[in-house]
Amino acid sequence: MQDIAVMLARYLPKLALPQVGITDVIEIALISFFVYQFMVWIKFTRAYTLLKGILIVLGFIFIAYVFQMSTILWIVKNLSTVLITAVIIIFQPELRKVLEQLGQKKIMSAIPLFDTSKEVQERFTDKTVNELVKACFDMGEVKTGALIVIEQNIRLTEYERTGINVDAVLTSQLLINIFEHNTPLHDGAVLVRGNRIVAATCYLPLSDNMELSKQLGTRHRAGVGISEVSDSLTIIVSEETGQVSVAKGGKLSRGLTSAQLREALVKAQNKKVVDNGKLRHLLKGRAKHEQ
Ligand SMILES: Nc1ncnc2c1ncn2[C@@H]1O[C@H](COP(=O)(O)OP(=O)(O)OP(=O)(O)O)[C@@H](O)[C@H]1O
Repeated sequence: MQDIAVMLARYLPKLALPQVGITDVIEIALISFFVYQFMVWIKFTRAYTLLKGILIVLGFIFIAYVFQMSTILWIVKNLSTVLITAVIIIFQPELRKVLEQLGQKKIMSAIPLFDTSKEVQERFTDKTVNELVKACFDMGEVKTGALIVIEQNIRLTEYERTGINVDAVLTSQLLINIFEHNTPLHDGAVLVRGNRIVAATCYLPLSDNMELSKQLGTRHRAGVGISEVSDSLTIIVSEETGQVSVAKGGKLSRGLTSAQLREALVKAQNKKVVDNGKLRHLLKGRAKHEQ
């Protein structure tokens, strides 16, 4: 018993935890946040399968290390730079997507420099909302497929370029006409900016979200795809079922009623502008004062 007490007295001070400061806590929280986000993100992408492959290779390297297989270790050592570059190239689309999503997160808008919320005005009128709702449900009734991307803060110029310029005031008749079967503009997506249809036949990036129902085809995948890489709101009318769905922030809401679609559009319309750019307001006030 006494021996144990002596041993504890000798070793306990050595086991004492190092001093943990506030910076260490913040550091741990940040690392946990990024690791968690990384794991959630990777689980729903194609990268998950690739990651499993990489883990198997790492397992083999570990075994080679344990048994000191010098030739394998030499090859790994000499190829490591090439392997890292290869991984970056393989994951390039996913890395790009994750950085774009990070840029859209509210964390960035918490920093006054990146806060653009104050400058946003009503994006489109009530008339445009009515025309969109009418067109989508009219098309749904007769099972005409449609894909309509409504631009918000992030400019979709690179996707606009893939289509044919329209630049016309948005009306339900025009939308129905564009998506009419066997017409030159019916394929691909229509891009809406404000109250205007800017382009038709646009090609959108396809989502590689494995969670999406296998019944859904490329129209829905393209709708979700553009909502993953931008803050746009996309309306999808199914040619098969006539159902109206909405994709936003990588999530698909299926089988919407006209009231639900209107609600989503009113949200995107951004009528009530909340001025949270307090710092900018303060600075402006001071500048006026100083004049
Ligand atoms: N990458 C893309 N960008 C824009 N539009 C696309 C893209 N891929 C497919 N489409 C559109 O989707 C149509 C094909 O839809 P498909 O039948 O595969 O989709 P779906 O999701 O099953 O929808 P539906 O329920 O309407 O059949 C194409 O004719 C084209 O208009």
